[in-house]
Amino acid sequence: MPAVIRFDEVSVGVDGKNLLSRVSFSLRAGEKALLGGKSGSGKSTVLKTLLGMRSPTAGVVYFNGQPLNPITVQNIRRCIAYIGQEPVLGADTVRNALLLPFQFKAHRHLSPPDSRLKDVLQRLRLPVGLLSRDCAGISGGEKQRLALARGLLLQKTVYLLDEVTSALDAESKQAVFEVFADPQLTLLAVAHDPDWLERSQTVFEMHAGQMTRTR
Ligand SMILES: Nc1ncnc2c1ncn2[C@@H]1O[C@H](COP(=O)(O)OP(=O)(O)OP(=O)(O)O)[C@@H](O)[C@H]1O
Repeated sequence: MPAVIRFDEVSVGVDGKNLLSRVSFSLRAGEKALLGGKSGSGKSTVLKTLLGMRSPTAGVVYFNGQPLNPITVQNIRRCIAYIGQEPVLGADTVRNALLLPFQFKAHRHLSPPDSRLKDVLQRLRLPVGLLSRDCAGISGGEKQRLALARGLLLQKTVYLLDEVTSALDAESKQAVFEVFADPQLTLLAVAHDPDWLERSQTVFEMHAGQMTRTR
């Protein structure tokens, strides 16, 4: 199966400092990978480079076989959901936050009915009553699952998660794992949680900007 994501000897530098040194890895469609490593080892830089937020100083990033450049980066962003520790919901109520991306022309045709919003919330063990709540009062763990819900509604297939289950209780975390059991979804998760380690087919470890595959 062809790689969805491939880094070929990718280096990234900022102000003369090497953040990534000749990083090579690939992920097949549906593969679930964990990205580990100490603080400052370069995990977020890998995710940012994949999203086109950092430019390689050497090497090439491929997405579905296409080299990443200012034009193809739009295709990547259309397919990838990046979920960080404190996602910005960007609307007044939770319902409006979930529907926000569908106001744009690119996604208008996918605009989900209320029944689908409720279904996604239930899959993530979030109460449907959350839909009418003000985003200002939403907890960090709920925001992370709402950002994930938005990715699912947008039918994204590749998920980059940056420590998203760190704030979750066991039941909520289980719900996230069940979502990612879907063989259609490709996952690259930064996590330090042994539960993620147990569930990941592939494990990468960052150390001072270098990556090694440990599983
Ligand atoms: N704009 C920048 N200028 C200089 N150094 C940077 C810049 N951005 C990141 N770095 C450095 O690059 C290294 C890798 O950062 P990165 O955020 O990728 O690490 P990380 O493994 O994700 O860390 P954490 O687990 O703490 O989030 C760190 O030493 C960081 O200080």
